[in-house]
Amino acid sequence: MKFSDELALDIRDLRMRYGTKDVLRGVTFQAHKGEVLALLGPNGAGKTTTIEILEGFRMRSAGEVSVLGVDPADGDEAWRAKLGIVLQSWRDHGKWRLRELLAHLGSFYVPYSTEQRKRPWDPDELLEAVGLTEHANKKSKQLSGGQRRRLDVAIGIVGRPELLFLDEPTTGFDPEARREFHDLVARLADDHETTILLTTHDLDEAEKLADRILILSGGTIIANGSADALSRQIEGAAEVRWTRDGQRFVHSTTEATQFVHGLFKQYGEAIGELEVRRASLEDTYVTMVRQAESGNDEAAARVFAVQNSDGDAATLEGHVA
Ligand SMILES: Nc1ncnc2c1ncn2[C@@H]1O[C@H](COP(=O)(O)OP(=O)(O)OP(=O)(O)O)[C@@H](O)[C@H]1O
Repeated sequence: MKFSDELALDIRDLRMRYGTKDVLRGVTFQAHKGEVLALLGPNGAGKTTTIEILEGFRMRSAGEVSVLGVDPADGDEAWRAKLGIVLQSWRDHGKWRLRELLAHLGSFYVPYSTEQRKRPWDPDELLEAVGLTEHANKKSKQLSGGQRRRLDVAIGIVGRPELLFLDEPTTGFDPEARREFHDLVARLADDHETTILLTTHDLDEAEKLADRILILSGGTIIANGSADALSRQIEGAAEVRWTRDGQRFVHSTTEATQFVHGLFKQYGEAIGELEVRRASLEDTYVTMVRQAESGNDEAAARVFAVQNSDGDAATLEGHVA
């Protein structure tokens, strides 16, 4: 998909220190308008810290940050009205009924309605979009954990944001709710042209939703590219399995097509039960984070940074058994 040339996020050399601990040591990335980015990283890597700085909730130690063209430190109400935020946990408004709560919160966005973006979202349409129609008259404290999370998402998007931050949005969702949520995110990105930055530990979710994956480790972005492009960057990105003369073989290669071609050229019809399995995002993620954590940050950054979002991987030598 081709995105707008305009940047929704422009982050350069972002640094954050808590006391004597450097959590972010120079984070740099951009997001084009309409792009969906997944920010991945181990527990404590600084994902929440990063998005809280972008939301204007936390002041950074250093670096340049532009969010919808504004430095969050100077963001006013009109800027805030263009953002949607779903925090990791949010517990209040327990006595409010869902439809009333969304209508009330939505009323704050009325002054910021525009021709292109009618604000706020109609409460009933919104409840339907997040699958809570049958609970419209319930108090929020009567919801289950997963239903409460859907309400969090509804609160986050009630103002029809141009930029949406989702911090681990599907924690506690059952598989069906997760799938519905994924459809909703795809609709927000495609139909409503919303730029989305999400954090998640669910790598299938990241692969499914994100146009581009960012991996944060050791205080910097160690990988930046589509899931496909990243998987092509690691050693042995695909596993080829086959049988020949009753024997089983397995071979890891970054050039599966070339390898299989060589295999058939050499052994022809003697090859049976051929199977090619590409590295999953999980394989890629674990390999990259391990290498970065083993102190090889510089090499990791050199190998894994895929700067173009189309993600053309470098050509690597294939291996033939
Ligand atoms: N207010 C704070 N004061 C001091 N240290 C903090 C503060 N907030 C976060 N930290 C520390 O900064 C680091 C990054 O935390 P952060 O919550 O940003 O990580 P994360 O990547 O979102 O983790 P998780 O995946 O567990 O949610 C952690 O070591 C955490 O203990």
